[in-house]
Amino acid sequence: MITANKYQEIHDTLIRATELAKALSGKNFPTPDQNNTPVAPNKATLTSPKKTVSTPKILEHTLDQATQISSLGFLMNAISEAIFVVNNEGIIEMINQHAAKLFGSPKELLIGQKWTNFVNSAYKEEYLELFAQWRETFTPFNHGPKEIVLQRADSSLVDADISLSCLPVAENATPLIVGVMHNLTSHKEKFEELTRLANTDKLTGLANRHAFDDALQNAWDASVQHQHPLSLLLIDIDFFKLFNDNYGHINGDKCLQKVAQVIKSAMPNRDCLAARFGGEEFTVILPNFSKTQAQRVAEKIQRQINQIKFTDMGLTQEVKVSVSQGIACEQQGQFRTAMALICAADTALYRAKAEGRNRISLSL
Ligand SMILES: Nc1nc2c(ncn2[C@@H]2O[C@H](COP(=O)(O)OP(=O)(O)OP(=O)(O)O)[C@@H](O)[C@H]2O)c(=O)[nH]1
Repeated sequence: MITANKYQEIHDTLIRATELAKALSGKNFPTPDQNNTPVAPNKATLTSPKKTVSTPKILEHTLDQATQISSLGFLMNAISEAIFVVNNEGIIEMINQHAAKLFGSPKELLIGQKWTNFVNSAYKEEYLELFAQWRETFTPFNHGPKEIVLQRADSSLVDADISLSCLPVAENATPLIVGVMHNLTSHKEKFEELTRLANTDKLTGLANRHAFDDALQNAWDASVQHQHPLSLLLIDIDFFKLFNDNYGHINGDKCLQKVAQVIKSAMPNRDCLAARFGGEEFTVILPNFSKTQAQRVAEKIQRQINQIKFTDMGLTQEVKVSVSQGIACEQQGQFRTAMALICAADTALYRAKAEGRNRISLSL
């Protein structure tokens, strides 16, 4: 059943549509009496025969447009998408509740405002240009969907996507553009969380191998481009199989977490990345670090790992762990690829193992 409120809404939409059509055609056009209380259509009005009074052409156009606009207004209010309609100046002519909510202002206050007032400055220029071009040519266009940032009435920012499409209108009538928006806030949050999970090692919370591969390639490219040094550490826990065998796999996991925490807290700056390379092996990317500087970082890691205690896990004071480390540094074009740098650090690591473990070895 259509409620009185719904009739009021339809009535308001019709009045707005008529005013709009009048403004667009520049002709006088009778507006429905705004003081009339809207009433439900009765059977007689629904079935009454059509009047055959002929209508002047210009008024026909205006009537066509009024009908189109009133249908559009009706649709806009019924659809659960954020929709608004603007004229060629980008002035909001019609807007539904969902779009008003996204702009952060009541519908009534938004009518007559420029929609670009609610676009963050980083995106505004593009839309101002789009409308300026359109005013020159009036060639119909479809723009988007495109991700933008809206700046709401209270200045807060909202991630959204927006599509703009020209509405087909009668000849000689002022064209209109309809905008459809979606709030992307929750999608963005989920996407960011998924990206974080995809790049993180679940057990240790360090970057995983996938994130490491990407970061190393980026660091490699930057190093080659700017001719800066790039150092890489490979860190492997000594006799970890024995640790698992003696204290159990769960305690082995906790040991990996403790070692990871030490490596992470030893990172000298935000450009450096600590990652789990796989199993009981870790790696550290040190952009702009010479071999000597990288060695200092490795020594700090070595010392702190030797000091790790496992008494909180119910193990004795005597339980200790150590790591062997291999360092490779790209300084003057001695390595051809990032992979070659990893291989050199790996060779150095095996030398550290072979020479007795709990030590650091530098690539030649
Ligand atoms: N608890 C636990 N153990 C792991 C995990 N990943 C790998 N390991 C264990 O790490 C051990 C690695 O053993 P090895 O490769 O023989 O090396 P190691 O015993 O550390 O000896 P060296 O490296 O030669 O000093 C294996 O027993 C794996 O099961 C993990 O996620 N959790």
